[in-house]
Amino acid sequence: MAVLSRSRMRKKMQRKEVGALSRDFVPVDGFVSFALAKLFWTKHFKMKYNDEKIKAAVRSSGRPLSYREKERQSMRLHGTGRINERGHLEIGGCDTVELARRFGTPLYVMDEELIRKQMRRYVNAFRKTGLSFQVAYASKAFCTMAMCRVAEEEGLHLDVVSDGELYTALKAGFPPESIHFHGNNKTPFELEMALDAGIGLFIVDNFTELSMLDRIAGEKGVRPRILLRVTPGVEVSTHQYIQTGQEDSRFGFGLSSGQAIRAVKEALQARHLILEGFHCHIGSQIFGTGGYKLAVGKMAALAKELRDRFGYLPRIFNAGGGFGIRYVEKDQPLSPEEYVEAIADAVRNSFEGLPLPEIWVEPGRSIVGEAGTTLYTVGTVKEVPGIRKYVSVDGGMTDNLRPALYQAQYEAMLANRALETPEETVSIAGKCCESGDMLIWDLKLPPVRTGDILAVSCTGAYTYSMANNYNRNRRPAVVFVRNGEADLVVERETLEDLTGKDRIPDRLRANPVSGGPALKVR
Ligand SMILES: Cc1ncc(COP(=O)(O)O)c(C=O)c1O
Ligand SMILES: N[C@@H](CCCC[NH3+])C(=O)O
Repeated sequence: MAVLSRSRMRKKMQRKEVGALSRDFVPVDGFVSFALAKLFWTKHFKMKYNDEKIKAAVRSSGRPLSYREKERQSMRLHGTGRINERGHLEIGGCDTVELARRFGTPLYVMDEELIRKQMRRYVNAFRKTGLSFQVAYASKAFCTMAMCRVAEEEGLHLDVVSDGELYTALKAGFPPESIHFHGNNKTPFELEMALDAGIGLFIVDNFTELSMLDRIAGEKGVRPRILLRVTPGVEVSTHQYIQTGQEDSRFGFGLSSGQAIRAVKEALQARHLILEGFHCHIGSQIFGTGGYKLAVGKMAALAKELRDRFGYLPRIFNAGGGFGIRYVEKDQPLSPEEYVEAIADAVRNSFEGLPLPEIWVEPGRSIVGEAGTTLYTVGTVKEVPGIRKYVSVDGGMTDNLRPALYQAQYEAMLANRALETPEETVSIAGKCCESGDMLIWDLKLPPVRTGDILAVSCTGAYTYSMANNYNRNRRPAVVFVRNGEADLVVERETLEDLTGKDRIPDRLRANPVSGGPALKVR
């Protein structure tokens, strides 16, 4: 529950920061609002989120830190992150300055222990509910073969959304029967590939796909299991680009328009499909449980209507993902346990009178987000006198598109001088020819010098997976760190990789064709 004064709440709603139904906001007046907010801050926020992370900061064996310093560092240290005796950031027992030297920068460093811990938290939280469940990792957040191996080892299912993700999973040896295929525009090629592989389940998004899948499955003589993706008409408070549950959404069958009911009818009539139930995903980076509860309620109402009209009972209800994480101090997500408990309670209450369906979830960000740290080398440091100091790093929107796309905010520290006092405010710029390629505005750091290693925290989700080659920059390497060992799981692209798929038509060939200077390719 959050507390807002009436005037702030009104302003937020006008700015559309607060979807009316998305979070448990309680409007109160003046002084009461201040007092309650303070109480809430101290009891809930500080205790819940800082304690564990402050402990990590305290574990640092450098000089003793003040409470403020510990708190500040707690925002940048996650999982096994600590500051070692050399005053360097260490993750998974590996000195990040050494990692930068060994693998080059930019470099994505993934804390494998934290990834596994997050996966287990979801599974254990569901076990406690006593309900039947399934946790799938939404691989769009971060998809590599090593990551698929970790998900399988932890007993999770995998959600894929393209032939590329499916191929990665299959090549990594992920069991096809534990793969769920998502997407609003699956191509015939993708459907065939998935059917040939024998994947476990399709989440069907629209009527075109429903009939196409039925037809292709018939041609192949198979009968895949499906869920129907339903758009519940729930608008959550998150960036507009990552809301998906509102009525005007390009994902799923609309509930209020009657499309969802029609889709169930068609799916039940389809000769080559097995309808297992419904799915809904209301958005991403969601901090409250109000939206989930509302969506569950609507799904249960749909289930009751279908029972009454067609005698149909869903066996599975997939509540999607979207559970938020704490990128910066102002973010106040709940824990995986709290999200799971809220969804399980809502299902128990709303499905009363119906057989309880299996509950599935598919978190992505909350499994890998905090486990990732991106290391950069500081290049130019430029002062616009009296206005701002720009610190440029050797990556940017090519390895992390989120600030440019969603105005996403991040915390960062100097990995090589982690215990020095931040005393100047700088802005971190990427290296692309775009004014919008700014990773962080107004960040407090110790005086920054060329050659410093900047560590941006919480970059495990939607960074590597959204990386691109703009300005013909190379995509960075990814390492998994654990127990003092660093394993390269994705190599850095080479210059040769950048031109590897280029072809020069004969009429454009340079003269002489095989001449020219010797080029460095690394
Ligand atoms: C259908 C679906 N499921 C799961 C996810 C994972 O979301 P998140 O990474 O926010 O948990 C997404 C992405 O938002 C999605 O579109
Ligand atoms: N790419 C988004 C999340 C996409 C969610 C996919 N449905 C992000 O970085 O926040």
